[in-house]
Amino acid sequence: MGIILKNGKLLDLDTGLLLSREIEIEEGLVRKIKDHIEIPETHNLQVIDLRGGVIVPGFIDMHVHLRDPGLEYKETIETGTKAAARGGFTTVACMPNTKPVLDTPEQMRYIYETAEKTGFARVLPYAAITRSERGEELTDMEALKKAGAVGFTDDGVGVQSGGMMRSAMERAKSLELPIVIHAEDETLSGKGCMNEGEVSKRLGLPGIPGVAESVHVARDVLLAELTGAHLHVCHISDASAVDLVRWAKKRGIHVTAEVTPHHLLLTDESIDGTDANWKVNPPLRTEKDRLACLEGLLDGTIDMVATDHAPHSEEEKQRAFQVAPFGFVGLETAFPLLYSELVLKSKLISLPDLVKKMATAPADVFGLSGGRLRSGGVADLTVLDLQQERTIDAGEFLSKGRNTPFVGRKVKGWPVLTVCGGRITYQNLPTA
Ligand SMILES: NC(=O)N[C@@H](CC(=O)O)C(=O)O
Ligand SMILES: [Zn+2]
Ligand SMILES: [Zn+2]
Repeated sequence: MGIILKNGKLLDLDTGLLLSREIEIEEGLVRKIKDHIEIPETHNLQVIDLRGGVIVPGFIDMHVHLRDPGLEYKETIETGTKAAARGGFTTVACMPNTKPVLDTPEQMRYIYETAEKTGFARVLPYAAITRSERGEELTDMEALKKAGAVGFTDDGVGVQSGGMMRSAMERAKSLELPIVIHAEDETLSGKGCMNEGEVSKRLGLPGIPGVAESVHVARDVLLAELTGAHLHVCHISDASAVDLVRWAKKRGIHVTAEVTPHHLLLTDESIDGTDANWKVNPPLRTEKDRLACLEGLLDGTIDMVATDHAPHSEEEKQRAFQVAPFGFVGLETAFPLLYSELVLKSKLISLPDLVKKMATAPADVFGLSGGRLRSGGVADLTVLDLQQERTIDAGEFLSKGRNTPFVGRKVKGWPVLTVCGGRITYQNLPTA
């Protein structure tokens, strides 16, 4: 059955104008975008009244942990993609640090098949760079590409050996897939549990210095220059790392980067060392780092926003700060948080630019469908209620994870309808 969306405002990403447009969706594609679509007397169409909701391309998150297989108590492909749909996302790229690590074509097929059966979003799996993410032996990258890998990453840990990274980039280059890095030199991060600095000293907690991240970014942009590979930097959080990416781009090195909502909005100043819902890797850093990330996002050094949605169980997050696992959930709060804080409050970014950072840029950087709305294109879209203001309540999450430091924040701009490939994957339109 086709869908017709009425009474919506289509956001023009070039001009920022909100256009009164009706959209017809059929067989997974946008068929028509017109001022008015005539509905025949006898029809087999679902007509949805958007009540002034703002229509944007479905968001694309290139960094989520779906925890499936092996860690289903934290999340499954079903619950993680339901959370994605609730957050307005139509595509998510999932990380291979599952149990076991995704390092074979069979496991790749498991993700695609399970997502096909139970998913509420398009799921693009990353494959590991090294077997079991142990940093010792490369995976069969060619076979993994054939099985549908969207890129290679050992996210969760850094690839410690520069020689190993060089070999990985050489192969990735020949396969024309990106190397996606979790930049962390373990000899520098050690047993740290938060950013190293004044706050960690005051709290007496072991720190992770920013340089643990930036030395890997420095090494890997140079290796990308040497090999010609596409390097994508995950969850950038350190000011020097942002400078290095800016330098590398200027030099013509093929490097792209993402930043999370939490690194754009929070700092270590808010950590009291008791609540592990504030523990994440890379850690929340200083105001200087946060401002550098914002500046990088605004000047194009940082290409896109990604949530690094990293669900953990409540029991795990109730452990002491030093021993609890790192990670925040992010899918269900990313847009309202960034819209409220950066578009409405600080007015640093416009609504169309935020949508580009969350949809168009990831599609362009990774060569994906979606990211913009046009007739004939895939029907991946999100409708936002920019007036709706609600307090973030982890109890409402569709994710199994409740671990976010943003609970209790009052934010505006909630997704009310998500359509993925012509199928309604989330709907919470206000009733008449
Ligand atoms: N970001 C995190 O704090 N945790 C991630 C791992 C990662 O993204 O590095 C996880 O898998 O839990
Ligand atoms: Zn990581
Ligand atoms: Zn991650």
